[in-house]
Amino acid sequence: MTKNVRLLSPQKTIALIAHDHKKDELLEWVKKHSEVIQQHQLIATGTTGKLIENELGVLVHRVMSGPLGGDQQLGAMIAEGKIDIVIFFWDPMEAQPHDPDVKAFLRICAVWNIIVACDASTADFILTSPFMHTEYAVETPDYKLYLNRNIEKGIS
Ligand SMILES: O=C(CO)COP(=O)(O)O
Repeated sequence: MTKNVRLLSPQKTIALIAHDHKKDELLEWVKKHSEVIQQHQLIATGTTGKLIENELGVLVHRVMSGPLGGDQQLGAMIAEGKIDIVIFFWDPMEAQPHDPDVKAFLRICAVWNIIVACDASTADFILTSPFMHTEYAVETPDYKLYLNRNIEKGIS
């Protein structure tokens, strides 16, 4: 498959999300990286965003809470190329009422080669990367062939 390139600017848009039993862990991580994090645009699901705003005293653009559609809103933004990095501490030990939304969100991240961390160590590696402060070219699949695929008509 041929590739396209999406150029990330030095200032990234970072989506921050955590399930309830992972929120403390995300807040700890955010505190640890507060200096770097504040140099970027932050967006979050509702409750996570409110907690981060209280913790850091910075503005976080907030969408709806996850179970009310927040994951889907962020997924739509990914499809539109509006999010560069996702830090999503999802809970592998508890079923969520909106599990289909979580799965759909992680899928759309893979569709667009989004930089994703689901745990603090991976998130540490991302935040300390020199690419956090420079342009970075993300290769994404070129879906032209898929979009122009031949759809047979007249199936009766
Ligand atoms: O449920 C979530 C992600 O799937 C997170 O939503 P909240 O940040 O509103 O708790």
